[in-house]
Amino acid sequence: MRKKMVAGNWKMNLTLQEGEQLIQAILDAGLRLNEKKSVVVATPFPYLVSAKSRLRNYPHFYVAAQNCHSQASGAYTGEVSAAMLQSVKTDYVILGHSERREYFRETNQELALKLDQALHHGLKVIFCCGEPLEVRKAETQNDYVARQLEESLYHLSAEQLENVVIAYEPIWAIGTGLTASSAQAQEMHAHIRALLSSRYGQEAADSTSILYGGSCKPSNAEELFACPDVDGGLIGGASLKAEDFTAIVNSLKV
Ligand SMILES: O=C[C@H](O)COP(=O)(O)O
Repeated sequence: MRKKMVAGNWKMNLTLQEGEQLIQAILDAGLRLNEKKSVVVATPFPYLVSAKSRLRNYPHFYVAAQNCHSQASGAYTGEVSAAMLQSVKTDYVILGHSERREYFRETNQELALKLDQALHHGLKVIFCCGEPLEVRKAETQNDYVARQLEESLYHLSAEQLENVVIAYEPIWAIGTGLTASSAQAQEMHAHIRALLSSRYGQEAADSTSILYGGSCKPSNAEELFACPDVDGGLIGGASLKAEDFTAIVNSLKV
């Protein structure tokens, strides 16, 4: 079943106390969630246990990490494995965010290994893809995103794909205030769904959730979420303010 979702990616922001207050404020907003509409909070690693504990009695709220390592364990100082995330009951992990691709040189091939680790350890994955500005200007974004999916995702089985959510994030729209128009978002989301259909079949493609990310805010969320192939959002800056985040969640109709 294709599900709708709004995921807040806190990135490297907030102290533990600020994060706990934010979660409480989100809970106090009384969001109406169900099996078809969920909320994910992607906290920094040190806050995962606290976030999971606070959300324990709230159905359809999930916790995500923002990365995991491509190897199972070993001498990788400072890193966190998928098994560790599983052991603290993390629900999702974001993989392939453009900031990790850019600042930490993560390649499509390395991300394929990270996907394997995460899925093997029972995590669901929010897999990010999206093109930089120069690619959009050259109008080659469809090929660029196709390659990201081919090289990182296509080795997965259809069963494994059921545990993957895709997030399309045009890099030129992240944290810039520039949003993809709803037409641009719909066009790319339909393209991604068509790619999934040719690899996995129409049923699997139709069951996969595809989120939009990039300067999504209360003022544009409703229009973006109204696109037939946009199943929700991956929210950065606006996820740090309970009022904005909950307004975005309320813009998502099921
Ligand atoms: O993970 C979230 C995205 O990078 C979007 O960030 P933003 O909403 O601040 O543009």
